[in-house]
Amino acid sequence: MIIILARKTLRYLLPYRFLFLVAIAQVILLNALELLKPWPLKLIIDNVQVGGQPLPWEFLKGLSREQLLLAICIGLVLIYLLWGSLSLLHNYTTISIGQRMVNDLRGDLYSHLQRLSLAFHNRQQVGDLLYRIATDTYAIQSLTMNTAIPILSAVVFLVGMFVIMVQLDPLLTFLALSVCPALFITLSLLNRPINKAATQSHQQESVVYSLVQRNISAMRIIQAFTKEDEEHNKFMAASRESLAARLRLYNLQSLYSGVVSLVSAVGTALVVWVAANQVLAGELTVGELVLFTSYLASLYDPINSISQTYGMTQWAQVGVMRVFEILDIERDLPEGTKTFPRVGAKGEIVWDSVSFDYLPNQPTLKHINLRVRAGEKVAIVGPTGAGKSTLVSLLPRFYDPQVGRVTIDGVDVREFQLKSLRRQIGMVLQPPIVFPLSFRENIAYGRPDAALSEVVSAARLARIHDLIVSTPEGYDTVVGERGATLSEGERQRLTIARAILLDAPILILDEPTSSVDAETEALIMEGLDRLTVGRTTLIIAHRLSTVRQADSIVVLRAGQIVEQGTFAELMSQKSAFAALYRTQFSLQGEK
Ligand SMILES: Nc1ncnc2c1ncn2[C@@H]1O[C@H](COP(=O)(O)OP(=O)(O)OP(=O)(O)O)[C@@H](O)[C@H]1O
Repeated sequence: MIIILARKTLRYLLPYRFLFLVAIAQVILLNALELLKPWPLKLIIDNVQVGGQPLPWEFLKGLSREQLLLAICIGLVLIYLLWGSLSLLHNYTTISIGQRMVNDLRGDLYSHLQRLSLAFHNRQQVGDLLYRIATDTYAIQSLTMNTAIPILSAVVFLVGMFVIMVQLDPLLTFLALSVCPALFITLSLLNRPINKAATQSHQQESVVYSLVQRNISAMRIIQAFTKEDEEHNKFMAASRESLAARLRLYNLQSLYSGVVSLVSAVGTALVVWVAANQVLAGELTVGELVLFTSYLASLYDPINSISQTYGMTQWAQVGVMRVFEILDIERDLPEGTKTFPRVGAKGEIVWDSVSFDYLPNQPTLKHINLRVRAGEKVAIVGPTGAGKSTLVSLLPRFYDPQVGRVTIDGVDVREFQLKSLRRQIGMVLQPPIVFPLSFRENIAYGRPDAALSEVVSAARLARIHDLIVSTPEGYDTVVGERGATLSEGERQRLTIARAILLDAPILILDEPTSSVDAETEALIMEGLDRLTVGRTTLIIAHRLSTVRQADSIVVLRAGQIVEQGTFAELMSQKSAFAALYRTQFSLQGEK
């Protein structure tokens, strides 16, 4: 598991391998300077003070005591100066590698999410996905730059120090290192609970995200039902859970650091005691004792930092796992290779023995056989939940049927490239989705290269042009800003303009059922009528006039086609449609 995760993470590091090598070189240099830091003090104590040993280096031999002291102090400043500048550079290098990795991972995740089917998105909580993109992706930076590099640095430092210490006094070195087994036992004991706490912390945080996302998008309902206090309580409960999970993680990390500090203190006391005795016995110089104790303080630092980064590693590991979990989901809509000719599809559509279910053993569509000729206008009617939206969703492959096939011009839609397939289908769906972009960008969403004149003529046909030019910046006004807040009917007309501009040979229309006023509805219907001329059109029909005008009417009930025919044919018999007509459409008819 860890190995697979490491391999996947390394794939994101690969493009920055040269920069990473530079970072490693910086780590080695930084630690060499770190190891040099206590030496000036040792030299002053052992060699500069009265009665001290002469320095072993030739070029320093001619210097007076004062000059030597000055030289050592300059050396000290230089070591710190170099160390400081290199540290800055090193931070910059690691942060820039980490951020680029986050950027790449985010890009991949976002692009992958956009290609996963609606079946996947229906199952997912939006807030959870947001959390994975916005927060979990940072884990790859934590995992590589904020944990791997410090651990590498600690290891380099420990090895360097070991080499120097062992030459000065092997016994003391082994005493100092004797704490390591105790530390590793602590590490392995706390491994599992820290990992569990890290996972829970991520999960609870994403629950909070999901709750916020759901409630903000349902604010109108919450306010209408005055549920603010109740929703606030739910939010606080989720937030408290998240806080508790985070605190559990911090507690475990603190416990771990505490144990490390205790073990370190015992080790230090042991070493100082033995070393002081050696100085008294004349076996060790005072300068060496100083060097040893300052190394000793630094020896526990890297071990401490390994332990502290350990908690973070667990947290980051879970984050990265959550990102790869999504990236590993196979695209459930494998693409075909065929494309439509440049002039577009002819538009003959067939549902050939199609059955479909959203959930296993709960069929939504059963044995659908339906043929729609090119250029035909078909109204799909039926009680709510009959499967009307599902039936048309199979055409642009929002879902694929489990049984049977849907064809356009005789070819299974699964054989086409998705882009080419969806370019053939204009859709005006409910509710109308409008982006916070300019009017022009909204209308040209499917054809961003369209000329302004084309956008304007689509807007005129959809009867939205007058409204657009009355806004402060006309077609450049951003929808939702400065007086460009749109009503439901206006949004609908904007989406009709979008479909007109796309100029696709097949149309899927979900008629508005929301209570737009009669005048707006007439305008919308006029826009739709213009749109449907000469195109194969599937209309989920709610209006009597649409049903009447359709070339053919398909009556769907409980996922099955129960009747099909023209309005006159269906009305002439004692049909299900006649019953539906009486309940659903009669009121409109009487108007
Ligand atoms: N994403 C989904 N996951 C599970 N079940 C779903 C999903 N979407 C729809 N359904 C179920 O499938 C059935 C058919 O739904 P569909 O939206 O196709 O009906 P409809 O005829 O268009 O209804 P309406 O007229 O109310 O829009 C319903 O029982 C619905 O609950």
